[in-house]
Amino acid sequence: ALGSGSVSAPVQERAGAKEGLRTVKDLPKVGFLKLVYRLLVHGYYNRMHELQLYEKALYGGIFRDGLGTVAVNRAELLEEVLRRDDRFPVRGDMSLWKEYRDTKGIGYGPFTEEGERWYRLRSALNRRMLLPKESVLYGPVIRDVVRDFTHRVQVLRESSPTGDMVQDVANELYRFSLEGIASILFETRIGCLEQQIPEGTQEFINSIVQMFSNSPYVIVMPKWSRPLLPYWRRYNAGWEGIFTFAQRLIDRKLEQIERRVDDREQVQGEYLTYLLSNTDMSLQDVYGSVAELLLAGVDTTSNTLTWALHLLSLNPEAQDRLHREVSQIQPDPPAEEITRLPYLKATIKETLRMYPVVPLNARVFSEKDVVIAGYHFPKKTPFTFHHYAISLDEQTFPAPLSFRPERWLRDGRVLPHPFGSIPFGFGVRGCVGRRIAELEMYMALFQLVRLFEIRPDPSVGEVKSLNRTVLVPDRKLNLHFKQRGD
Ligand code: HEM
Repeated sequence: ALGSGSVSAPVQERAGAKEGLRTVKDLPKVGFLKLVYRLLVHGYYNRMHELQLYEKALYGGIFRDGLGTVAVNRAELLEEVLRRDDRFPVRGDMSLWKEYRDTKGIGYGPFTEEGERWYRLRSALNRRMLLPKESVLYGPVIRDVVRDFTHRVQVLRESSPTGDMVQDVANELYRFSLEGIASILFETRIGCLEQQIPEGTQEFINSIVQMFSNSPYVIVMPKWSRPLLPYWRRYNAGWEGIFTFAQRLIDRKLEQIERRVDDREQVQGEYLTYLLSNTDMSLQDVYGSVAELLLAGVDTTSNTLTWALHLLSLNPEAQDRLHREVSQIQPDPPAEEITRLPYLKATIKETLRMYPVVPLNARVFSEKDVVIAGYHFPKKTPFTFHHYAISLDEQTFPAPLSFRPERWLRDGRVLPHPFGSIPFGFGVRGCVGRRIAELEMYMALFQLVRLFEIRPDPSVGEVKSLNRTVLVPDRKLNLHFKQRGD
């Protein structure tokens, strides 16, 4: 049941084993040096998701991974693990995201908070976000952003040498995603889709880049080296830029709300207004949460859309089918109607199967020992989930490298294993932004596919994926956007 690998260690009684179960020590193990060798010599350091496939072939469904965690890379085993999730699930140590805030008294958000406090925070954040019928509240906001984006695509393609080319599509979609999530979270437009991005917004984007690009260094650096090397300072300067920008917009909103309350006007608004006026979150908590929602909501959505356009450009039949579906309804429908289109939804689902933008996830069970696949694991054992390997498993997904949105259609066919592709995670700690992300992606794709035929640019060559925490293309991706009806 564990796949092609060799989980064949004899059942032994060992210290800590319960009732003759096998223990962690009976699992195949990758030594630390072997891992380092694979990363540096085989060059997997920026393709850790591909290492998942390599190691799965060697060790099978569950093994020790060289970093002291237990790797799981089959749908059935992933289900076994996640069904035992704690009441307040923990992904791992988040102290690097907390330290800047600790010095400034800013609160933690849903990503970093733990235990009861995390639970209370999530309960407040989930409302107005997590249910499909609530997320369509943001339809009108996103529709405006999508309209500006398609306009920008028009301008870019018309000014290109071939008259239909958009260069570096991932960068354009980054602007779209940031504008989209910011317009929901701050209830204001920040100008990412303007010809010239406003200075404050550009500084904010630079700060995000600075925080993320220095984080691999600060993760591995010992604390004593922080004053000696530039990374820690740059990393914190990134956080400072992020919070300065977010705080300014949140404070501005708060003032507006207070003015309206003073004038006895009704306070209406979207997400931020809800957080500021209807929950018992302190202002410091709102700063912390809004910043995290924003950071989690940009690269994920933008890269998924990038991969979707890439895959559609390479699969004209699927694109035609999608085009037929979106052309059957009115050009500018309400969000509810868009979120009901089966092939559109299947296209995003299949994109996230082939390119799970978050290719790796984790859990630590702090409450209890668990038994998985007949092995006993003491509590606090860290588990790592190899989602990339799981969603390319050919037993769950025949022809796993083929883009086949129809796998997901509920038209009477047998659907894949429910844990075969869970790009938004699972359970109470699953992605809080899922419905908003889906809405943004459906609405953007709806318009792009309706207006244009998307074709690859042969000069780009074969596009591969790199792991920068999220899966990104290994080169600038240009696409032709041929006007439909030309
Ligand atoms: C394609 C888009 C997205 C993907 C694939 C994605 C994926 C994920 C995954 C895999 C997790 C971990 C879940 C788990 O551990 O079970 C997660 C958590 C999270 N996501 Fe997303 N996400 C996306 C978009 C967004 C957006 C738009 C937002 C903000 C509005 C967001 C906010 C968050 C937050 C705050 C968490 C942490 C939740 C917690 O720990 O309680 N995500 N996301």
